[in-house]
Amino acid sequence: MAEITLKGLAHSYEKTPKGAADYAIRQMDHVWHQGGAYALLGPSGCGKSTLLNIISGLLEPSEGDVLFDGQRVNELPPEERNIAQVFQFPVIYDTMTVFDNLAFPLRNMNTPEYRVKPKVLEVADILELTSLLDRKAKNLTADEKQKVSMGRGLVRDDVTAILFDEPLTVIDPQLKWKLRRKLKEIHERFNITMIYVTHDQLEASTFADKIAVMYEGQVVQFGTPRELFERPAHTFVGYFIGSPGMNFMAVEYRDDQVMFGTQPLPVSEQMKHAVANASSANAIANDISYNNIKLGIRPEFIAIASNPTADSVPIQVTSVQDLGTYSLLTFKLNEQTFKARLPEGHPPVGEAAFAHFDAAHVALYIDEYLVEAGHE
Ligand SMILES: Nc1ncnc2c1ncn2[C@@H]1O[C@H](COP(=O)(O)OP(=O)(O)OP(=O)(O)O)[C@@H](O)[C@H]1O
Repeated sequence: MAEITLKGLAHSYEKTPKGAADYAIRQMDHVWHQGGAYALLGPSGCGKSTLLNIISGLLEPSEGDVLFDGQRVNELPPEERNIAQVFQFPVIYDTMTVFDNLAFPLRNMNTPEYRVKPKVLEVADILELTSLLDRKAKNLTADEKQKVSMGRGLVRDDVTAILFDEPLTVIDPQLKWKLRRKLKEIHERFNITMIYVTHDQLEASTFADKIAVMYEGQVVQFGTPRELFERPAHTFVGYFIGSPGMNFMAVEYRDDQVMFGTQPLPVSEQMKHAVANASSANAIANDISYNNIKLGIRPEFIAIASNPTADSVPIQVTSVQDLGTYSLLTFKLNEQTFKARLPEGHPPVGEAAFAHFDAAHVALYIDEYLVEAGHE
């Protein structure tokens, strides 16, 4: 059991990296606390597997340190880190029985047989593999093989953490949900740190208590699924989390108004003040690029009406899609496409309508990062 700390960590696959673009992992500090159920979520190529391989010891970072309970482990090989890693595809011995596959990590450490059997039976029971224990692994289905692969990660009592790298890719969709529940159950029972890599937000939020969202080699936010939804710290999180993601407007402060292109936006006084400040010479001196100011709003917080109000803007509705419990409305404002979620039973709207942005849910982003209006 251990706390895993990444300190000033960076990794480049290039021998002589020339700039940020040559780094698969850009300078980061991060702590995975003992016993946490974590997800590492991000799009393909953002550096998830690289980070996992650095933690397990399959890869040595080009810069920075990996610490287990405060001890530097950079040079420790995987087998001495006591970390179990479950990969996308099952890693098992086809010619061995399921029992022997599960027993392998224990026997490999010279665990006495009287201890091997109860542990294998316990793990087989959790993963519902008991009836298959005498079968040769090669005769199993892909799902069953992956369960054995997971089981091999779980049999050892001495593991510091279990790292899962998209472990349910080969699993039948119907079984996926069940296995995710199983993993959660196992986490609660054994109190092992688990880091689960995925590019699927649903998978991440059903498994993890806290999610690290990765983008271009950096963890841009580490928070609960709720925090990621309610206060995305980076525009990428807003866009990636949610269904569909957050809408963004590139704005500027002009003539005492917050302008989205030619459209003045009715925002709160506080937000107006914040955008004005970010656009000022003062802000430039503080190194804030006044060219990159965005307002973000989730589709859930845009109200659509057929008639104007004092704080609504005229829009052009392009489509309304009925999705059962809600409708997804697509509209154009200042030539840009937006999405709004309409609750069930919402009155029909025509092509020319009006959008109202709920001021409490409009967020300000400068250079892609969230700025709390009033704290800028
Ligand atoms: N062995 C390698 N040699 C050179 N570049 C690599 C190597 N492995 C990964 N990369 C590059 O490093 C970056 C991060 O890759 P990585 O596999 O860690 O991302 P990922 O988020 O796990 O993606 P995926 O979900 O597709 O597996 C990518 O640009 C990738 O092309």
